[in-house]
Amino acid sequence: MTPAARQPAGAPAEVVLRAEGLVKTYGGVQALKGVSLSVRRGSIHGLLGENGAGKSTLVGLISGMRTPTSGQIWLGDRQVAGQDVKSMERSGVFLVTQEPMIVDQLSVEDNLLLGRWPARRGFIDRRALRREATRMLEGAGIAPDAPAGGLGAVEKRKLNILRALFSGGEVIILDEPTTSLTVADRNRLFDFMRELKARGVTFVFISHYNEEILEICDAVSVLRDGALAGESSDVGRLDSDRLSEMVLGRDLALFHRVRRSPQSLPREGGFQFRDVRAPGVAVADFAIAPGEIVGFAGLPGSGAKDFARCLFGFPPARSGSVFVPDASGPARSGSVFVPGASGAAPMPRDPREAFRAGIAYLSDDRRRDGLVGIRSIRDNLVMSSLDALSSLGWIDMRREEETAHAVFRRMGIKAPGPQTPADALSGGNQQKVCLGRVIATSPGLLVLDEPTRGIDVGVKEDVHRQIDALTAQGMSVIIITTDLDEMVRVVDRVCVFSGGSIVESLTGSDITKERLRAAAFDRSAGAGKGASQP
Ligand SMILES: Nc1ncnc2c1ncn2[C@@H]1O[C@H](COP(=O)(O)OP(=O)(O)OP(=O)(O)O)[C@@H](O)[C@H]1O
Repeated sequence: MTPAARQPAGAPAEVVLRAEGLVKTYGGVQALKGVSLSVRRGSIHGLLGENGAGKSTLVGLISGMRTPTSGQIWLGDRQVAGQDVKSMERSGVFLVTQEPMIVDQLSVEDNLLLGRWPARRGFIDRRALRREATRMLEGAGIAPDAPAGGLGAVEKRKLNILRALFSGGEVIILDEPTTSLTVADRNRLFDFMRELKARGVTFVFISHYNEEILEICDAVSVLRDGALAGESSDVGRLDSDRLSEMVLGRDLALFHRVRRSPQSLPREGGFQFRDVRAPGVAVADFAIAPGEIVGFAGLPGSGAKDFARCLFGFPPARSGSVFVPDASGPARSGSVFVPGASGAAPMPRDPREAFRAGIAYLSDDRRRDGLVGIRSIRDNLVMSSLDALSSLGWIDMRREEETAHAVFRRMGIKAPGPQTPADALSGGNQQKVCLGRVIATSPGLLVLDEPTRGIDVGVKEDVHRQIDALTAQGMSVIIITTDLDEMVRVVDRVCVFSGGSIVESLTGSDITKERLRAAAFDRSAGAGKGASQP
């Protein structure tokens, strides 16, 4: 891969965007306390900070989505603070959010030109449309007439960026654009950004990954508690430790699980799944020991995610059986899931049955997880545990309160208190609520799909420690993560998926980033022959 063509330090470069003393107050909360930054034309400017540090608020002000309480924003020599989104877009500033705003039913070219159709005598000039679209899509590797719904994750993100450029964008703000991309896709997106940068496009890039900031950014601004905690106009001089220190204001001790070998794990008492069939899934046998952490790795479509989902009945498997360990185990009590005489039960038909079997699942999508924004953090935390917190239909309010407070503290949720509405939380803190909610159900088997997505470096470490501690009490955990560092540091075993099945199992010193990348993500179609089950 081409290394980032960084601007030489000290070279005169035009400042395209400048913010001075930006303050934003929400009710009593001061989300930004006088932040200033300068972004050079044709650079990639990183924005880093803990959950709730103020990154989204800052780009909200720059993009016109929110109005600053005070402070100034300059585009070139024009003061633009307080203008709305449309005016900011007319001035060339576009915010591209995490979720690609693509209309699947339209073609790529129609999506590209959405809202900016070239007109001739009041009619849409289709030929001009195609010419323009072809020009813009040139080099992006996307066919203008392809249906947008068929595009992959990276192409959709590229299309969103191109659409902003087509509408006159000069400064493109990308809010965590690499979320849920594979390593290979992330690299393709970075190459695309480098090409555009070489043509003079400016990016503001929000990420929680030091690795990404160091790889793609020229400059960085680090926010902590609503204030500027550090900045550099020459990222090449920084390293990951220095970035973490700026983010946290202290050194970070990275967590490494003391990996358990298959021999050291209990042979009895774990969950076992047999002959599981679902669309895109054909797993003959998967067993997980009590207290074991297994990573599922594989490209999209490999079956890793689909298998994890059908363990939770979401959607249900077509066939298969599960052997549920004794319900009186330490991690869960009061399960009403009844295995058959042989100890085997059919696969859960829906999440409710899965919960009863002691299986909990955190999806990679907060909205699908059903975070209810208008309800309090407290309500959201205990929502999935109501069965366990009630007896004979009565909810034990005291236990509910205790559980909510304990999980609130344990997750380090940054908010005035558990009564705060979930809507008022930063994205990363909402993710902590979702994670806290599944942990509060005390499952026997916890399935985590991208558990630390959007979570900052400090909390990520806490989450890893908490998961480790839960396994010490016998909880089994399955983790799916595109963050290979995370995978390597927290799992005991990795199951590599391809073509719907488990094709390789890695343990001990075989679990390295390089092995994982080669086994799971660089796997060519048809690889994985001679596969073995764990
Ligand atoms: N609509 C709102 N009402 C009240 N407080 C808010 C609102 N939006 C944000 N905040 C608060 O402002 C602070 C900054 O939040 P912001 O979303 O900017 O953080 P962030 O750095 O983007 O975090 P994350 O990495 O978690 O997305 C947080 O304390 C948050 O709770």
